Amino acid sequence: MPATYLPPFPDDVPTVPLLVIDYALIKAGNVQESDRLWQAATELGFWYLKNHDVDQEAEEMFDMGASTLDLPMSEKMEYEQGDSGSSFGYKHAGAWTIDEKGTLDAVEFLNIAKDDVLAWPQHVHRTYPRTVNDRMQSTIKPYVRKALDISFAILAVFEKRLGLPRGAIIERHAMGEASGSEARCIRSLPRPEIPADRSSLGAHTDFGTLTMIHNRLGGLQVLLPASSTWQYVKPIPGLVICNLGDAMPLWTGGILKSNLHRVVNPPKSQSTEVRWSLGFFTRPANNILLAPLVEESEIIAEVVARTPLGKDNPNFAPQTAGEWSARRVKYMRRKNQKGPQTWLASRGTEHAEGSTA
Ligand SMILES: O=C(O)CCC(=O)C(=O)O
Ligand SMILES: [Fe+2]
Repeated sequence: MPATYLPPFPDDVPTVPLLVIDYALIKAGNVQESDRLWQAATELGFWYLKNHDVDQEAEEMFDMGASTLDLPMSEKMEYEQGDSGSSFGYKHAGAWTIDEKGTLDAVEFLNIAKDDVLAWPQHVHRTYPRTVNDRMQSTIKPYVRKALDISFAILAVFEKRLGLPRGAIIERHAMGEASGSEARCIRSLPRPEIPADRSSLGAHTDFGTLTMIHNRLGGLQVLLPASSTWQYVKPIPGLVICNLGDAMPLWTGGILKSNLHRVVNPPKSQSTEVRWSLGFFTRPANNILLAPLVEESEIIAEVVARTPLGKDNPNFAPQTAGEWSARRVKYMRRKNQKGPQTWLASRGTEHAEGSTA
């Protein structure tokens, strides 16, 4: 991303007061900090993370993302993600829909599979543009390794709090197994004429386990639970925005939250700027079942016995993490969306009746 001046986030728009979790304290096993992490994960499923030491790697990823998304459209389209449900590769603005009516999205992004990064120079899933290949070793691999380390340190806290055997969640992300984990570079062009509440990336929950987002401009919004109010997440230098994906409520019967969010235009004076964003999505291995871990945790078993999650929703039939993501990605695609049924098939845990435990 070019290091240009960006207008500051306005101080007169409401923002979500996310907890700031100190990663250094989490790593040191600080109990009070893991209490706060637990609170964030069970109430909203969103928090900021500080002291993660990933800023340098993220900065280089923004550069790599900019040189890739600046390639000619014809070249980017050689790496298009396609309509079959694979997430990896390039997605142009307007390839997805944001609602039941089929309104088109307005973000373009490039997804790079963690499996391809770690296996480089071998390919596991697919090939990438030259600007990605050039930085695989120097930029992308170090970023992905750090992002995975952070994810697993956070997931270890949840294992303990959920009364799961040590490693129960982390082992569901075995490095040798194919997974949907990926790094994502996103660009959206300014649309100052668009209403402030029109999404560029439609309201969704994330598909996997844990997401880490680096934002420079505003635009990310979270729907506060039990309300119809969308609020901006303020980008704060040095803080990574973390959120949980669908695997967590599915494994825990809704104890851990995967909250709805979307991307709209950056607010006010930021609305004329190009918005860049970077994310790492940790997802379970493709062959892992997304069903409550009742056999491994009494805490989860009790909650599920009281309130089964999404019991009348066909999307919640037992399925693997690979099937879950493929279904959701496939039906986000404009070409596959043919009305309310296909729209519903693109949905995740956002409409589940669940536990508030
Ligand atoms: O760009 C952002 O801030 C968030 C993007 C997002 O929610 C996603 O890619 O799943
Ligand atoms: Fe997301």
